[in-house]
Amino acid sequence: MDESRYCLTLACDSGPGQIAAVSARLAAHGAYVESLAAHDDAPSARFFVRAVFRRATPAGGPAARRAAEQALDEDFVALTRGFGHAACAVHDLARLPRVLIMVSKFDHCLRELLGGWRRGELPMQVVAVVSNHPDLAPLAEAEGLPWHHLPISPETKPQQEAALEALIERHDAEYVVLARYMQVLSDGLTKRLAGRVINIHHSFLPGFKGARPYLQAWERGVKLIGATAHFATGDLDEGPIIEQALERVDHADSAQRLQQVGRHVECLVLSRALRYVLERRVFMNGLRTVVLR
Ligand SMILES: Nc1nc2c(c(=O)[nH]1)N[C@@H](CN(C=O)c1ccc(C(=O)N[C@@H](CCC(=O)O)C(=O)O)cc1)CN2
Repeated sequence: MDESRYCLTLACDSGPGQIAAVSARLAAHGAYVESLAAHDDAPSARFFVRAVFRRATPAGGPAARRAAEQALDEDFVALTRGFGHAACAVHDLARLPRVLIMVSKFDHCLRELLGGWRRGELPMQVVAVVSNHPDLAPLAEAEGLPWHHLPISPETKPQQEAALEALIERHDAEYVVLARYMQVLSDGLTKRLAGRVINIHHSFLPGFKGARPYLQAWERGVKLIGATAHFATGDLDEGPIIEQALERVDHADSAQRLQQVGRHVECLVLSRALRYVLERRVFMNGLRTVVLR
């Protein structure tokens, strides 16, 4: 019997009986629950649930399967509407999230994401690569991916961002990954794309914000350097953190060596953070995140 796998995500105000209600409805739909994780965040009185379940695939091909996904989604949205400020969704895990990757001149994060995608470690559809420089076009073209060069200057930023937003629409991208894209997105754009833009910052935030954290770190004489993946907001380098990691350095390491070490940490952190997002494990909670791993 052919089966379909789904992921249910729920964020709502804390209250009694929510897990019981969700699991009873899953049973009513003939679902077999493979995993269930939940977190009750007492300081914010918010509750977060992620359930992966499988069920017999309906006959009738892709359209029937999509209809089944939508019916499940609508039913659980209706079930949880009374939970208080509820955000609930059911995703067919075979329908991979559509991701648009942005880059400037550094290629290490783009190569890491494309490698993870090709190896099947990052369950996504890469719909396009966008850059404010022409340099990395060959990387995208080698993968047969649409490439868009959108140069930018302080004078042309509004038009460039309008073109970017049109591309996100055209490619129906659910997520935008800033894979060392070195331009600050406007407050308006990040608000319209809230929770959908993932940035890799090349330091262990909140330390060393801005465009040149490795030089700052070297000047400070740090013994550990890191990287931070976070949702981008209008406040530069202030968005909710998804993942971080560190690596040891020492007095003998030049600023250039810190950058070399840092590249590996950036790749690890961004690919891990993106995988968590693609697997629907990440929930925004104010200026913080809940990651159900
Ligand atoms: N709205 C946001 N946009 C972006 C963020 C973010 O957190 N919110 N992060 C950056 C990436 N980044 C650090 O991680 C970063 C990139 C660029 C700069 C910066 O000062 N850029 C200069 C231009 C630099 C250049 O042209 O090379 C600028 O924009 O004037 C700071 C931090 C991606 N976007």
